[in-house]
Amino acid sequence: MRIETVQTVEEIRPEHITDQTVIVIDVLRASSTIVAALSSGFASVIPVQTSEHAYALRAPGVILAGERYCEQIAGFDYNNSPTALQRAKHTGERLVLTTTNGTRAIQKAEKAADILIGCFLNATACITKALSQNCDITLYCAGTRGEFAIEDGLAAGLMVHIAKTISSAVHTCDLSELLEAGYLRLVPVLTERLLASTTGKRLVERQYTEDILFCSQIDFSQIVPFVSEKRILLSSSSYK
Ligand SMILES: O=C(O)[C@H](CS(=O)(=O)O)OP(=O)(O)O
Repeated sequence: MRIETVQTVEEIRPEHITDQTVIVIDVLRASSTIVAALSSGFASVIPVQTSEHAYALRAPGVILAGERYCEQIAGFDYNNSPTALQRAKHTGERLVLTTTNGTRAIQKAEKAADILIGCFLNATACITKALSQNCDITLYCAGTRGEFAIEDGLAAGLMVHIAKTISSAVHTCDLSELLEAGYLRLVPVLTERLLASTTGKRLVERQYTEDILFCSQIDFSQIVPFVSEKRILLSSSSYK
């Protein structure tokens, strides 16, 4: 089984998607927000590209979350904030989510055999689930505004490392190897690296440090969000 890593939203090619299990990784913050929302009681997350599309979906039982330039969108209920959604108590509502990078990556991967949502919070559960699908795996890093994001690369490196521990049949591209080595080198200072990353600095400047601390927790959850008919639903991995 092959694992390949894609560095940014725009770099995905058809061969990364066709017959592949794609894990969309956007640590800061879309993937972490989706894990937090499904943990806190939302029945599903609906990723959309524009705030207009989100407004049009407003209805009873629908909550809107998202950001532009890291800030909450006017008229929305929440920012793209995992800690705000983690604290929120919801039972069965649908969350409509629009973000700069993460929700675009989910749309671009829509023709994959399977799409899973991964980050540090659910790394082991997510890669375990991906390996069980028996397809080659693409670790699709969303990055930030067209650039590689170190936090996504480190989460990809962690997943590569776990995959190799689980299966000796895993082989990877050179970038995946590099990211695994980077993860193993930087894991003792993971939170500091996230705070010092390009997106991390933007979020700290805007008083969202709490989100970064939350997103740097490894294996906080066993939830594995997956995409089905343009919605993101919840499944649990049984790796324990
Ligand atoms: O606000 C976020 O979490 C980021 C904004 S940025 O463009 O990366 O600065 O969006 P996301 O789509 O979650 O990466």
